[in-house]
Amino acid sequence: MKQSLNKTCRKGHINKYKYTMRLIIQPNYENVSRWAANYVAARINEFNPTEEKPFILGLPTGSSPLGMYRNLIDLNKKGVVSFKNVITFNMDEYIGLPKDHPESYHSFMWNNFFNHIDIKPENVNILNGNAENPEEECARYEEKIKSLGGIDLFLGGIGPDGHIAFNEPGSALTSRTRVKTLTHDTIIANSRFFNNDVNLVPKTALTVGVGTVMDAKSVLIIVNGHNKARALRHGVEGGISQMWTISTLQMHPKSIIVCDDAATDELKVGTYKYFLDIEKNNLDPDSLL
Ligand SMILES: N[C@@H]1[C@@H](O)[C@H](O)[C@@H](COP(=O)(O)O)O[C@@H]1O
Repeated sequence: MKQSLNKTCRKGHINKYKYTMRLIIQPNYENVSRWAANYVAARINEFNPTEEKPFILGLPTGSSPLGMYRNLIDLNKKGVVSFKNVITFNMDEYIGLPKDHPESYHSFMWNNFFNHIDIKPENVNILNGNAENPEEECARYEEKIKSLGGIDLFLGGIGPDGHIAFNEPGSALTSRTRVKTLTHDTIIANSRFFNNDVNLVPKTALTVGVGTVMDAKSVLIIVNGHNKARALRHGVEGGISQMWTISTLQMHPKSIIVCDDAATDELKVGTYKYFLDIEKNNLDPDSLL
């Protein structure tokens, strides 16, 4: 274990990307997932967290990060990375869904990730969608993140309309953790997890704000599949806009989007070639570890 940690820390190349929004184009979802997992493991190991100085990790749900979680579980089992001194904060949670409902984000996180790694349950933070006072719950969450010194790395996915967490189009780019009404598009998109019945999808959620994500020291967003191509174009080539909340990443001092080839379908050929060229020495996901 010690040896692989040292090997990871040896890589000093991560810092040279400050004040650059990187776009990492990978051939397929499998490579995207491996790249993301290796990056997360490398960042945790580089930080060398202890009980007194834990690594603070922001986490998403959704189908996009599932492959990354599988790879991280594998790296954890192989002893390449440990989550013992990692504290997590999830991005969002539906309002009104019982915590143990199979589609609650609590269930998602425990079933797909936390139950399979060495994280301490008391280090897991997920918004309580059944809080008596949702606004107080949101304020408590923001306060807790702040008291720990902020999020070191926020991971995320995006919706087809370019939303990060549940920051739907029109969310203020300075928004903080709050109650959010979901758009009809998001309700339809997420109905695939609720027997394709839009009536079963909660209409509101608690979500960290765009500002909360932007405050993180670094951000990594996974974008895969052709249905995210329009959002990726707006995020990378468009101007910064509340209508595509992903575009705020352009203002972040240290952000990365890792995408598969299918998600680049709407990028200009020049944009596509530019990012492939600038990242050509770093394309192998295993080079991170
Ligand atoms: N709140 C979540 C987002 O955090 C996620 O990015 C999005 C996309 O999900 P998927 O990865 O399944 O496409 O779904 C939900 O709206």
